[in-house]
Order: sequence, then structure tokens, then C-alpha cells
Amino acid sequence: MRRKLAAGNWKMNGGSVELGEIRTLMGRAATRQTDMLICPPATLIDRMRALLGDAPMAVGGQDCHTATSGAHTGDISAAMLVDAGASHVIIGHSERRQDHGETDATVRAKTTAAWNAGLIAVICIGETLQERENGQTLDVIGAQLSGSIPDEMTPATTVIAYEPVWAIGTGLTPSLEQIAEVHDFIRDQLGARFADGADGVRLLYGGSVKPSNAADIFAVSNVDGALVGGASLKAADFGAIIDALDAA
Ligand SMILES: O=C(CO)COP(=O)(O)O
Repeated sequence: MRRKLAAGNWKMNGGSVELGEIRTLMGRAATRQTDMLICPPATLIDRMRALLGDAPMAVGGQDCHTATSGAHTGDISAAMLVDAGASHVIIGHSERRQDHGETDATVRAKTTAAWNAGLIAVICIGETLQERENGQTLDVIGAQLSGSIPDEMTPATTVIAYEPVWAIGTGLTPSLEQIAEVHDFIRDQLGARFADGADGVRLLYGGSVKPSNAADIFAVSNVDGALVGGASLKAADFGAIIDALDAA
């Protein structure tokens, strides 16, 4: 049985003030029906981990470099994220693919770097609106899966987030049937490629998840949780999403 996971991606938002929002979520972590992960900006990882103390909430980065160290101004290695207190890292978010030209090969190399440092990789995939309108969604997802995930994948080290690019920050979401189609497809693809244990990999849906649509989305087959952007910045909203996941 896969444990559910509520993951928040703060993106390039949040500072000392927003950090305090975490306190109100700490009580919910005690229920442990749903695993919780927050990925704040790298500047907050250390302080967030310290603030959480022993609370069973994971803290993650939003990206890491492929190299372990070296002359890469502005970049952060996976080992540095671990040193700051992170246990997870988001890799291949569509905003990184778009803004920084990250390809499936980049995502694959970063994932290996993350694993080598002991991090759990949250690998993001998803189609653009044009790709969906062209009927290419499953082809795109299939190619991203095979290109982005290294052969050494295990359920313990990997989470996959399906985030349709056109649903991110837009208030738009795919229909429940469309979400089911993609999540079932991802599960099948993983099963075909990774005989052992692919069934244990958690599949998150991301893209305009909010309290009002969370319960419906979490009832969809092969949806094991959510990767939440905007709504994860407000403790009340993220808490309501966690509640929906707990009840699913
Ligand atoms: O990109 C996302 C999470 O990684 C989703 O963002 P929103 O929840 O703001 O649409």
C-alpha cells in the first residue's frame, strides 16, 4: 500500500514571515496518515528544518546541480541540500525545463546526482496545452518518463509528479478522466520498464490543486498525493488539502 504524500512547492516565494506558516501545519503532521513535504526556496531549508525539529515533515529543495561541487556560480549541489537538512528534491519542474532549458537528459543526470547524495527525487513531467490539443499527451509523457528516469529507480528514492504545464498556476485542471488516463499510463509504463517494485512509486498530481478540488482529484486511480504550488503558501489551504488526502 502506497502512503499518501502532500508536497508543497513554494517556488520563488517565501521568506522569514512565511516560514512561520509552517508552525500551524506541524500539528497535522502528527496524524501521519499522509506524509508531508515542503520545498521552500533554498534560502529557507536550513531554518525550516530547525523550526520543524522532530516534527515528521520533510523539507526538500527545488533543484540541484548534476555535479557534486565546483565552479558553478549560483547553483546548489544535492549534497548541499542534504547538509542544509533536505531529504527530497524536486527535479525537472516545467518551470526549470522552460526557464533553464532543462532536457530529459538533464533531469536524468540531476536525479542520479540527487540519489548519490541520498535524496529522494520528485521528478516532474507534463504536457503543454498545445501537445494536449494535438493529441500527443501520452506520447510526451512516455518520452519524458523514459528520458528522465534513470534505470536504477526504486520506490524508496523516487516520486513522480504529473503536472500538465497548462494547469500550473492557471486555475485550470484536467478532467478527472484525463488525470486518470495519464496516471494509469504512468503506472503501466513504470511496470513495463521496472519489473521490481515500480508499483510502490508514488504518483502525485500537480497543477491548480486547491481545497475545493482536492477530494475529487485524490479519488482518482493511481493518484497518491499532490504537488501543490500556490495553495501550499497558505497554511489553511495546504492544511485543507492534507485533510482531503487523509480522508481519501
Ligand atoms: O507547479 C506546481 C507545483 O510544482 C503547481 O503550481 P500551482 O498549484 O500553483 O498550480
